[in-house]
Amino acid sequence: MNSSLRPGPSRWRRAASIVLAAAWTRPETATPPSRPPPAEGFRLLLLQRSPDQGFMPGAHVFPGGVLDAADRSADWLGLFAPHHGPPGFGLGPAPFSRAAFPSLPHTGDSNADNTGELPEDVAFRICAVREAFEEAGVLLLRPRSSPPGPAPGPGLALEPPPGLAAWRARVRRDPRHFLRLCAHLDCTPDIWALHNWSAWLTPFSRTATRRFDTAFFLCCLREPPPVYPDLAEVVGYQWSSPSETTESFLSKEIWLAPPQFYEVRRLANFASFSDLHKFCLGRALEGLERWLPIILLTADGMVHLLPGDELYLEDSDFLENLMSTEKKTEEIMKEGKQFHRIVIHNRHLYDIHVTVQSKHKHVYPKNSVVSKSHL
Ligand SMILES: CC(C)(COP(=O)(O)O)[C@@H](O)C(=O)NCCC(=O)NCCSC(=O)CCC(=O)O
Ligand SMILES: Nc1ncnc2c1ncn2[C@@H]1O[C@H](COP(=O)(O)O)[C@@H](OP(=O)(O)O)[C@H]1O
Ligand SMILES: [Mg+2]
Repeated sequence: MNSSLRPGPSRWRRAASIVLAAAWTRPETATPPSRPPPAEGFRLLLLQRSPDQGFMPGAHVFPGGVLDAADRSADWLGLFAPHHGPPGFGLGPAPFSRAAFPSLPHTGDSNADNTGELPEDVAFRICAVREAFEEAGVLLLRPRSSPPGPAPGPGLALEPPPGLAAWRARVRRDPRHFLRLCAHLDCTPDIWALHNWSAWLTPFSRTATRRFDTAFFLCCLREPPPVYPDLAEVVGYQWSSPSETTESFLSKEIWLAPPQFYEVRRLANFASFSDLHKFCLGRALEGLERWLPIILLTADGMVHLLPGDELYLEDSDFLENLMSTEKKTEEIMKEGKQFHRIVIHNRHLYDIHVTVQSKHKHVYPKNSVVSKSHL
């Protein structure tokens, strides 16, 4: 197997994404529903990126984006007081710290506990909530007068305020306006409704224009809120269950990047909304591993190798490097046994192979093997 090295380290953008999972609510009217209830009992919000985006144009993604200095400003402290504040902000005991491979070169960002800035865990949650507002008009806020209990139930998005468009334009122009909007509504971002879910680094590829270090949170909502795509960064949206989303991807209605496809398949493990919500509460202390997929180019496709796979190498060279082989994907698959990988047959045909045990009380997707007729 060969490897190819690109000179110079990447610049990492720290980002947060939010997987919104809304319970399927039975229509109140007697008219027949436009589509049958989802098999999993919940639907996920996916936003369609504008074709003009510099990165992943047209892809369907979970709401999210890059951390801004305003997300960790000490100015938030006054809004969280008196019920919440440092060190834990009512988020419960700190999760185990999982200092696994890889460590990234210094990003220039500090988690400056000594400068009064917010802890990273809180800042990333504020970022995810702000991005959901900017991109989808969804306000995941909680009135300051009603602090959450120890095991909060599923969240509920706030009704959009009058003047939503003007507020959103201000926040998009300057993220510091998000704090002003929250203060105006006497609310805080509902950081307690966001559960640590996963963390993905953009893999090195010869075509990658930028690299993200993204924390994914999961938020269970009692009902799907109305969505107002900003029609700039985001041009459309859909609520679809994991199985419906997989079907849309395979039938080429939507395109998903490998991490999003993996997360959708992972969520297909849950048979009901309440199972998913209980699962999130149950693993609050487990912390996260940040995964760097390593791309293996084969003669006829590509494999994204994930930690635990027998070909995965915990070697920091692969931060700026990929693997390649002259063998075909099928040969590579026949040679192996211990799999944690996403096989990319073509742009709309991914296959997940998992034979390893999941770690840290998380769940991995089920092994999915496409039929030869799809190839
Ligand atoms: C969508 C985001 C990259 C944020 O972007 P924004 O422009 O809104 O700031 C991010 O939320 C995200 O999805 N992060 C997940 C990790 C990631 O980098 N995903 C993309 C992986 S790219 C890939 O796997 C190959 C892509 C390909 O073209 O085949
Ligand atoms: N009207 C528009 N069309 C396409 N992309 C837009 C846009 N308005 C904003 N964007 C892009 O959306 C990205 C912001 O994403 P987020 O806030 O989620 O991190 C920025 O990408 P760049 O990082 O390429 O500048 C920004 O340029
Ligand atoms: Mg975004």
